[in-house]
Amino acid sequence: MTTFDLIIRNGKIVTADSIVSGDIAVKEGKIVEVSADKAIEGTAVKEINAEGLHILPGLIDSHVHFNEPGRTEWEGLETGSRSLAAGGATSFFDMPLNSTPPTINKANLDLKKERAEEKSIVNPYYWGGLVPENIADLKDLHENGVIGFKAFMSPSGIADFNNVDDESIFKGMKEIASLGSLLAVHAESTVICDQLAAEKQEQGKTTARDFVESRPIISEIEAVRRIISYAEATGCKLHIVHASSRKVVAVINDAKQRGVDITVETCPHYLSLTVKDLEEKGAIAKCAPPLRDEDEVEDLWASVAAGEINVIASDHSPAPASMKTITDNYFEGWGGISGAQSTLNIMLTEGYFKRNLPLEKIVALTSTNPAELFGLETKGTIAAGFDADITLVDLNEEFVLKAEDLKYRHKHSPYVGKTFKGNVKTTIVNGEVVFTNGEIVEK
Ligand SMILES: NC(=O)N[C@H]1NC(=O)NC1=O
Ligand SMILES: [Zn+2]
Repeated sequence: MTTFDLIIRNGKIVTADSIVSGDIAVKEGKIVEVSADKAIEGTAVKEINAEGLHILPGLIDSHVHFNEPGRTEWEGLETGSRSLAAGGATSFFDMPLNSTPPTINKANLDLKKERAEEKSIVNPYYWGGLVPENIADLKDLHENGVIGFKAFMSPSGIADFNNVDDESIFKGMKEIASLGSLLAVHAESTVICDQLAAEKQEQGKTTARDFVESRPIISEIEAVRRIISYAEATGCKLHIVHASSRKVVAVINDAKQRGVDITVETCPHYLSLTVKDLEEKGAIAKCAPPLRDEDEVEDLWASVAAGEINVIASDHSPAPASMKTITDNYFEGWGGISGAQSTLNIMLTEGYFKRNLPLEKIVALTSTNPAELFGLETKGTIAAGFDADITLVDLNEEFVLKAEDLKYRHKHSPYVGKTFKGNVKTTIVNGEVVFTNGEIVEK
């Protein structure tokens, strides 16, 4: 009789295509057998009874800022990866900035890899940065395994990570195209945002609404249109991160129809929070692009339902509470939301339960699509031969998120106090249980 390392029995196995009742067998970190409607024969070192639970491929969070090395006091790979595990994520792609030195050359990438291999309890992957100064380093970064490159079209908020100008982005995109890699872009217009922000502040207009109005949707649209024209000129594959509005997605959709190689991400906060939350919660709910109004949130859900969004990622961009306490001048205070632990909770509560978004679509957006788009060939689904990155979810469990539930270094989040339906019970990374019943499993 076959012996396995792990058998998960009697769960509802969710993939991007289907939901089936069955068992999963794991050996040496890999899924070796998936059985639908019948028991797997054999024994295992460990068995998990998943009766009443849904079994999802672990989330792949393609957009986090864990800030290590160099700004570990803001988050760090240990606390960041623990929060992901608690939220059902089994892999992340760390952004090149907020860590210092930023990931803009091989030496800096090596520093981050070394830390991540030591500290992360989920699978780490890395974005390389594209800044005006590092075109000559892109090849080396690519050859050392970065997922792709990330550039800012507007100031990043971080002194050692410059935004690209039109000249450097054109050169960079030509190089990235020749490498066969891809560019992820933070697309907001510097001209529009800087001008509006200066006007607002000169007039002493610094409320939440003023901040939001200084970064309007048209600023995203303008930047997206411009970067698409560069993509068409260079053949560089594009990924637009954190689109905040369906109006931005529409521009990307048009480009897709024309055959441009482009994909788009949105984040749980644009699907669940509004300007009202920014007014009420202060800088805890501040991000760029900013939160929009209720009708935009509904339109963005329609966009998700219509299949216009490729990826949902958290854009977890944490900071200490002291940088998130501003209430009178919304141009001050760190822009970045702590949300990595809550992505699946938002998608289940606001998507599956509130708006009938099928579980299969949630799996596609949070796991299967990022795996396929970014070349993780053995991840993103539950099937024999794939890595045993698995999340067990109780769809019936309701809970109110408490600050002490958060595994972040700084236990604040705009979702504290929110009632969620659907909770992560167990997270398995490469066949090992890393989180169960609310606790990280210590090695
Ligand atoms: N530097 C950084 O993390 N910026 C992020 N924060 C945010 O709200 N949007 C971003 O791009
Ligand atoms: Zn980001």
